[in-house]
Amino acid sequence: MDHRLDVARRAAAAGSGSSSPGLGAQSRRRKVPPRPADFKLQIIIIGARGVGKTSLMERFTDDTFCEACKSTESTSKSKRWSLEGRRFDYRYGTRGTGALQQHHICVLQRSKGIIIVYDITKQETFEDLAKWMKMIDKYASEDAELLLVGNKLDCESDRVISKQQGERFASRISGMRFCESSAKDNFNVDEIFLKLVDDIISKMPLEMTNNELSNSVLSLQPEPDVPPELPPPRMRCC
Ligand SMILES: Nc1nc2c(ncn2[C@@H]2O[C@H](COP(=O)(O)OP(=O)(O)OP(=O)(O)O)[C@@H](O)[C@H]2O)c(=O)[nH]1
Repeated sequence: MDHRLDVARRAAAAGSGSSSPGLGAQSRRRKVPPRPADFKLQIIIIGARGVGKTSLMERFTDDTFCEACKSTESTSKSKRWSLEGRRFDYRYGTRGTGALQQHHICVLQRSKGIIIVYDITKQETFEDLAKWMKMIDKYASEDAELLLVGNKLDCESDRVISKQQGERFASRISGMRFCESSAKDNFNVDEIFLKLVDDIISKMPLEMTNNELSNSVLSLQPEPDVPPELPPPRMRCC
């Protein structure tokens, strides 16, 4: 395993399970606020309704799973961990669809990592990928790391999208990685997030990691379940 990923995983396991970093018993006694994070990276998760975007994030941040959750309207979480001596804040929030379409496009434009999720038991969520890719082509940075995730691997008996189909889809897109996961069984969830961040960081020029990224945060922003209507390109970003 990649050394940095291993470090990140151990750090995450050791102290970052809370959705509210700094609220544990130990930090309540603390007089000074925790040191700010060192990195600012935006990552988004996109995919059709009900594929498990929120579940994957909740598994990663809180190690929880909600069996019968409602469609996400609005929520936010965060997770903190250290990697090679640098501190990271993972933050994410979900918003209702519709009203924030421009916001979503801005997030897409700023994102250094994009996780595209489908449900291995639902054909239409796989077919939706083409629409999401169109949006990525149009708005995302060319440097953004792409990761395709086939979720709900625990539902193997209901599978309609084979692993090979997922692999084939990813192999047609330059630089796109692929994996399958289960938010329910906590399979490959940490790997999704930590490997993506590791890939992003390993591509960064050294001077950027040392200077431009100081005092900032890494945020994780899930996206709406329906690809928004595409507004004219090059709209000014928020
Ligand atoms: N069996 C199984 N169910 C899952 C898994 N991940 C999510 N689910 C279920 O799928 C449903 C939808 O999960 P969400 O995490 O809300 O999906 P979402 O993509 O955020 O959905 P929207 O907010 O509607 O876009 C919930 O009932 C989850 O319990 C998984 O890995 N396995």
